[in-house]
Amino acid sequence: MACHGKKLLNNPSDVVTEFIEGLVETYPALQRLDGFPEVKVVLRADVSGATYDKVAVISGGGSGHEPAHAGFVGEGMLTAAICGDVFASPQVDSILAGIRAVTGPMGCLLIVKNYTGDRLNFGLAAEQAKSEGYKVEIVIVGDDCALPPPRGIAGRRGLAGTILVHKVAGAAAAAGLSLAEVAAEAKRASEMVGTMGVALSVCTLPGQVTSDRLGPGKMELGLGIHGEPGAVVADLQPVDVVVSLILKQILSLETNYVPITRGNRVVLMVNGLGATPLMELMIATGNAVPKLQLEHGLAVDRVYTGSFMTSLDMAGFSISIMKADQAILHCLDAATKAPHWPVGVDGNHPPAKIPIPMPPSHSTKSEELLSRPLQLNQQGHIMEVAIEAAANAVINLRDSLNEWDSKVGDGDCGSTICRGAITILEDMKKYYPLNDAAETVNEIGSSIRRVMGGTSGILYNIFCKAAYAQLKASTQSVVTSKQWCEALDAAVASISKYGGASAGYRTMLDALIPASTVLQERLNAGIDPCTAFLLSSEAALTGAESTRHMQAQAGRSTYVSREILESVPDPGAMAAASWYRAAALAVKDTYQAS
Ligand SMILES: Nc1ncnc2c1ncn2[C@@H]1O[C@H](COP(=O)(O)OP(=O)(O)O)[C@@H](O)[C@H]1O
Ligand SMILES: O=C[C@H](O)COP(=O)(O)O
Ligand SMILES: [Mg+2]
Ligand SMILES: [Mn+2]
Repeated sequence: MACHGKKLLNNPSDVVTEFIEGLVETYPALQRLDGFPEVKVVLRADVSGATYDKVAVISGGGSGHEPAHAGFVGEGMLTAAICGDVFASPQVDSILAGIRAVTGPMGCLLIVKNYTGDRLNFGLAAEQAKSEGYKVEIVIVGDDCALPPPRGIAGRRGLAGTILVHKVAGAAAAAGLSLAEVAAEAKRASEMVGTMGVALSVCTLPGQVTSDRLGPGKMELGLGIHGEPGAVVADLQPVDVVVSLILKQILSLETNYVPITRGNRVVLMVNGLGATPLMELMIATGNAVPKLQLEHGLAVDRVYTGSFMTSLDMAGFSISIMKADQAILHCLDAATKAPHWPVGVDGNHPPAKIPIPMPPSHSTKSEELLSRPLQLNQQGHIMEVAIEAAANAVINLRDSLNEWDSKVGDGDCGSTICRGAITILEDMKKYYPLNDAAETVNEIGSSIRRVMGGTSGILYNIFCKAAYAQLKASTQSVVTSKQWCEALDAAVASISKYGGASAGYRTMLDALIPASTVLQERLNAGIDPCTAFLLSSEAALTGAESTRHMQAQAGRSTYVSREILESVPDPGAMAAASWYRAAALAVKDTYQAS
């Protein structure tokens, strides 16, 4: 039976902030940026952006993988870590704050695990940082060897092998290499490493119920680090057998994921997923080394055993194997003060917080410039009821979205979207200029941009930006239904452009594209706008429901088997249909009442 996981926590939505507070109190050489609670950045206490004379190495991603990534900040490894909410990539502004805090004239390298949310958020932050004059390079790590090459556009997942890439890049940067050289070292390292995991239990996200997916006596092989289902469920075997299976898969000549062949030298990392005793990890290591040597003909030059890249409280481990040459070994052996790389730390205790550095021309926060109109005109009133209804609809759907995402993704979709919706409701009361529809859409985008990470966060941010641009270009004061329709069309197109997905990929677009198409058709047919909006919202719902039968070609669902996919609809599509439908109903009710 599913039950609420027992946890020693306060508010589940504060876990990342509170983790960081404990971390910087524990390690004197680490600081955090202070000022906006949404910005969760840990950085070296001895580095100050403007004057830093080495390449800054920055990583991060969703939280829940502790000690990654913040525990690997320190001289010789990461310069800063950007922490998202649990399993949700950090927002662009958080990443930018981190870049500004530690990047000097040599530039910065962003090391990003291959997830849609991370790629998009770090990618956009890199573009923005470049436009501010920073030199930025990105290296994406996808070391997963468990699955055949994923369908569609998602690519291989980034797993614990990323830690080894952090170390190589950190050492290269510490040695004074240029940005291009550090990026090249990191890229090379990322191509040398492969990882695969086994789990005995599924992790419990803070505040959510514990999944009963993995029954007693079962193990999952080839899972990721977000609680997603593994490639294969099997009866639990002795660890010796499990290790053999994993090593074979990583080194498989069929997939050819790592360029390792007999006679090569390798590095081994055995990584606990959060709830595995060190005893079991050491046993796995003790089994792996002779197998690598005797069965695979490899020289094992270095071994790292511990919990480096976890998945909250998941029981199990992953094994990473990296091809080693002199250059890589030199980097792995170089000194570092990163507290969770297996070496000691030293240092005095500077203040544990420093303020968030602002961009050169810092734009004033929305709320200082804007205010909610004292009197709402008809359009303003409709905006208000539609936004309220849309936000409440996804807030009410939170648990279902999380549940669906925990089956076909990583379980954060509802929490991420709900966080955005709550903030939109709060900000709307405070300062949305509701009588100006275009500016209101823009402000919805900034609320989202501030608090929502993950794939949904960045894609809805992009959605609002495109809708705003279209409305701005075509609107005088009152937005016509045709202009709304064009704005929706532009917004949907921009999600497709940046996210790379199209109709039928099993994403939010499978709700939004039918909505946009039917709205346009109905309006062109001369139907009244309220009815057209309603009909298009039915199309959105039908589209969202139909995702159940789609193979996934984008996002995390591409890692999941067809049987599981068929059991639930795509959470992002359901969320989109739900807010869109609620807005349409609210608009209809308002018109009927008036
Ligand atoms: N490339 C993409 N384009 C459009 N939507 C996408 C894409 N990838 C994933 N999605 C949507 O994002 C939803 C999941 O959102 P979220 O949980 O925030 O993502 P994640 O945890 O994977 O970052 C999916 O259900 C899907 O609808
Ligand atoms: O921990 C999760 C990843 O770093 C974030 O990826 P996501 O935002 O695509 O879920
Ligand atoms: Mg996520
Ligand atoms: Mn998710």
